[in-house]
Amino acid sequence: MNYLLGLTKSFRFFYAFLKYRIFIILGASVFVGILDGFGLAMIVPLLEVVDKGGEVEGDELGSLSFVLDFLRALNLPMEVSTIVVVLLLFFILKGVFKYLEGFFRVTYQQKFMRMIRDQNADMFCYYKYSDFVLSDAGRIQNTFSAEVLRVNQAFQTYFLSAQALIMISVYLGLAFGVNPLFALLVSIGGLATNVLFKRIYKQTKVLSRQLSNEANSFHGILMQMVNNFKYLKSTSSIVPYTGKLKQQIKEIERVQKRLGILDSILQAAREPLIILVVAGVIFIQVNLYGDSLGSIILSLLFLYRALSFVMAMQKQWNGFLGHSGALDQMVEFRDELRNSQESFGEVVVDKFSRDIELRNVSFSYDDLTVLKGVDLTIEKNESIAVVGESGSGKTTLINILCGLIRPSFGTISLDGNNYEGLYLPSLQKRIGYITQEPVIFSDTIFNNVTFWSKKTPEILFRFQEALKKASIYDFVKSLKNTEETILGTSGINLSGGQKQRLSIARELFKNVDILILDEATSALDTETEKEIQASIDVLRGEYTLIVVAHRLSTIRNVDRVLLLSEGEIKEQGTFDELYIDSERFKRMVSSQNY
Ligand SMILES: Nc1ncnc2c1ncn2[C@@H]1O[C@H](COP(=O)(O)OP(=O)(O)OP(=O)(O)O)[C@@H](O)[C@H]1O
Repeated sequence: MNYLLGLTKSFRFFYAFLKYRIFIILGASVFVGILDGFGLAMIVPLLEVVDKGGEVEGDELGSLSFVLDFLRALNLPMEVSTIVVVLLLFFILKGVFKYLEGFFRVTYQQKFMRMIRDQNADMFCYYKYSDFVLSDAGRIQNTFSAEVLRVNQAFQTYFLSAQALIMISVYLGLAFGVNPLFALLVSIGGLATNVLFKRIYKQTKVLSRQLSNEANSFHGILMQMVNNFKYLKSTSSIVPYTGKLKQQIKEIERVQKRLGILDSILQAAREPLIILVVAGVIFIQVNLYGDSLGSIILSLLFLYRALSFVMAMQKQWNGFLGHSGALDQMVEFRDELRNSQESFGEVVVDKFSRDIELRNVSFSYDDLTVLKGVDLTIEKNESIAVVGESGSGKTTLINILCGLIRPSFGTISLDGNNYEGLYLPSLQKRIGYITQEPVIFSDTIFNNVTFWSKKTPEILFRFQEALKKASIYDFVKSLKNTEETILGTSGINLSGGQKQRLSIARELFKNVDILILDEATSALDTETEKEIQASIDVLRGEYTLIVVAHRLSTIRNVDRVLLLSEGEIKEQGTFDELYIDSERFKRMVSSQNY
């Protein structure tokens, strides 16, 4: 029963991807089974002809005798050669369908894998930022890589198991036709062995789910180890952290070992049990019912075939259960992604021409109000600095401006169009964002800046212009491989200031209207500070510039400084105005020894 429930639940998942194709795979199996059965059935008349050297009666074939009737209707002589040719024909046809069965399974399995990967990538692309920040990065990584492979295994074992079930049904059907008693005994024998294995199946399923969870944790720890490598290394925390990783590896080993042991028990116990059933059936048929030799031989053939498929089905099904945890996790994860998809309006933004307006904007995380009644108009090409103590809501304000999160109350609009009605990706294309920790990909400088554009003369010109504007052109030219120099984990390392200027170049290359610069919180050295101030001064007036500033010296020349405190804009004005009018601002500046 559980088997059938498991079959249908997973069937729905596979069906959602492959639709009618599933029936092609399973249909081919039905033909394989039937042709094999017919082929085997031919052995009985063959023995009869050899034995009696004459006409064949075919009584032992039961309802399968129609095959012989058909041959007779064709006026074919009932000789050894005819029967051998027909037998051969059945097995050749079976071979063809066996090939088709494998061909379709493999083809659709690959298609299924591609679809699942593509869809996951698409859903991740439109994953709501607010939900993403609460998600488990290790789980995302694991589900997108290792778990997809386990789902692939689940697919394979599922279909091999379903194909085995079809073969069993076909043989049982044939067996019922030939000898109903035989079929009944096989069914009872098969069911009896299954009951014995039930506990093992259940345990396998539980362990499989556990394996997915352990793998999620492993990926989470590993990712954090990679991301925080510098810190862990420099503080020698890497040794205890590696211990944590090893502990997780041990957990995975433990679960996988238990899964392996259960499978070994299943494999070892299966054959003796099946032989017991076979022996029992032969004993009953010969001694109690005194069945004829032909009927028993055919029964035995079907019995042998059916039971070997029972064994195959048990093996594949247990394999499927071993991977079904991954399937469950994939279903859950995809449901979560689906429920966390962004929705957008339809108005496409081609350019930013007037202003961004926030009216009475508030934002809360559950009970925590982070922004309160923010009223703000940012004119095109205005340069604005947002300052305030840690936790005052600066990043939240930027996230709202970028359309990453939506205000809990109030409205935000661009050139008079409410964000709710905008196709936000088109707005986000107009925004350049230089994050606190500048984003550098492990690739060439050219690809880092142009985002893998083709190197045409026009693109190269734009690339160089962007480098010049971001004041990093001379540095790139001074490198041995110039713009082909590889950066990131597999290439050269840049200083903090260089990374930031390269990120600025990337955003300028994109030809954006709005530039957001989130300064690093860590104390910058005077040289980098000066470089950043220079960058800001160059970009001022040409772009709508929003700087989240921690080092106040860098924003000396912006048009307007907003002082955020506890989610409210408490003061605003030029740097000098605030320095005179605002005690709080003055204190902040003084504390930085400005
Ligand atoms: N996903 C979240 N869930 C719950 N609270 C959050 C979340 N993100 C931020 N907060 C809280 O919102 C408040 C404002 O955070 P925000 O990141 O906007 O501050 P900030 O001014 O940018 O701080 P910093 O200068 O330290 O980066 C903080 O109290 C923070 O703890």
